[in-house]
Amino acid sequence: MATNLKNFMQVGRKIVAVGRNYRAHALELGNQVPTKPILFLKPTSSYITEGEKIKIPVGCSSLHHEVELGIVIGKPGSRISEQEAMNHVAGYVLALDMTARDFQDEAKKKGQPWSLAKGFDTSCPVSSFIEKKSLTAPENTRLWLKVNDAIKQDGNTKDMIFSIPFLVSYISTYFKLEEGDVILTGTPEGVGPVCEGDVIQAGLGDIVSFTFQVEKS
Ligand SMILES: O=C(O)/C=C/C(=O)CC(=O)C(=O)O
Ligand SMILES: [Mg+2]
Repeated sequence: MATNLKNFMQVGRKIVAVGRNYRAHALELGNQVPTKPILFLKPTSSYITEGEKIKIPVGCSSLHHEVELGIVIGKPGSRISEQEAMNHVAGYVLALDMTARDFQDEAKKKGQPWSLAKGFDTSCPVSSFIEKKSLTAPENTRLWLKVNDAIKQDGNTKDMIFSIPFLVSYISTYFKLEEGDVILTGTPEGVGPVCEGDVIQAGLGDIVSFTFQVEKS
């Protein structure tokens, strides 16, 4: 197990994101509640950290915020059992899965992939690495997000449909998980648009919070 993943963004090889993992969020966008995890990938070039800005992608007229708990993998593995799953987790990260909702809606209508909607540069703002021991109840932790000081998302990871051990096990059945990989576990309800000049603040319980500003590309 890796002991220092402060630089998970450099060693990480992939970001695996889970969609519609909160019932209320699936329903707010008019989707069915999934019976198995919906997965998509974001490139590591989408990472930014505090001090950098979220850039509205060219041609996007509806950029949405999604606050999420990220799991940082510390020990590689394939076909990891649910019982073993937590031994592969090194820690956590607070993340935003910024989404060009208009691009995604168009892709959904045409049956196309979500890569552009979810993977553009700056679409994955992250906090610093949170040691596993610092987050004692990852599956019962508040996740909140404000835009210009107004609360927009206020959820709890206890409402995830698929648990952390299940997600690690399920994902590793298909994708080998490697040290530094990040799993975004889905967003609670309350997603919505942001515009140029907006300031997004988000937090994970009282463990970590961050602030990002939105600007044009
Ligand atoms: O199906 C949709 O309309 C949208 C789904 C998402 O964007 C899924 C997520 O990224 C999520 O639930 O966090
Ligand atoms: Mg998401």
